[in-house]
Amino acid sequence: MSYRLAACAEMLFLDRPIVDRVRALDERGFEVEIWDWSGKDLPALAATGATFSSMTGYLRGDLITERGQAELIATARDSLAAAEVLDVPRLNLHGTGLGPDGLPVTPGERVSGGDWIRAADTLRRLGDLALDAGRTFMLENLNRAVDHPGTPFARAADTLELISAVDHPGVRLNLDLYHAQIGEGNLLSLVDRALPWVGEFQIADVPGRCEPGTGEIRYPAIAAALARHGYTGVIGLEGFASGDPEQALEAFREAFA
Ligand SMILES: O=C(O)C(=O)CO
Repeated sequence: MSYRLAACAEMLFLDRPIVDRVRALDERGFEVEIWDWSGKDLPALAATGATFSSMTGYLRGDLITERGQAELIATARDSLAAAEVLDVPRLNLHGTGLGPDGLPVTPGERVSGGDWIRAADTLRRLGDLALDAGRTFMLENLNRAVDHPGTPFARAADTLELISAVDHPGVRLNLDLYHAQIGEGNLLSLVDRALPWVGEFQIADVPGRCEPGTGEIRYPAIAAALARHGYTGVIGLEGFASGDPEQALEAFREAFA
């Protein structure tokens, strides 16, 4: 195995405070994903000595509307400052596009030309900011059927198309295979197509969003494909434990052994 494993501190060991969850994952040898950094004690998180894999890269805004774009860029700057405290390399823009007033696209519709151009422009500006700070923004595919009804750019295929059109080294895909399985399936082919643009992978099984082996995805086959491609980046368990979190982490490790 040449890739690195991370786990999400927002979904595991939930009976403990966040700093203890981060410490627990670090002690077990995982890099750590967190979500919204605002309201968290960043110095205390940094003092755990954990290696952070990713965190949320914005608080408000969207890729398309004029006001949303300005808000997104402003809060992305704040997120980059927070990322520096924790030395988080990748910042996630999951759900971006859902501005405070909703979006000028209806679910299931393709983004129209003008919106598409503005989204690409926002992403290029974010990419410049990220590179200046030595970090990367990632756009994440989500699923609309279960977790995120109405989210634009939700499909991995569309997200990938946007990211490859933007073609900026500061903007990459956070390919979440849990979301992709619900929305699109055909995961091995998706992995092949997406790899040049991937910032990291996130995984969980379907249904239930728990550790590998609890559902329908054959993660060992995905691990074999990634190994064949020589992928050396991060694979993050962004999922719940179906029971004991220690066993969930072990199942994750075994699936990607
Ligand atoms: O909000 C979600 O469902 C995510 O996958 C965040 O990364």
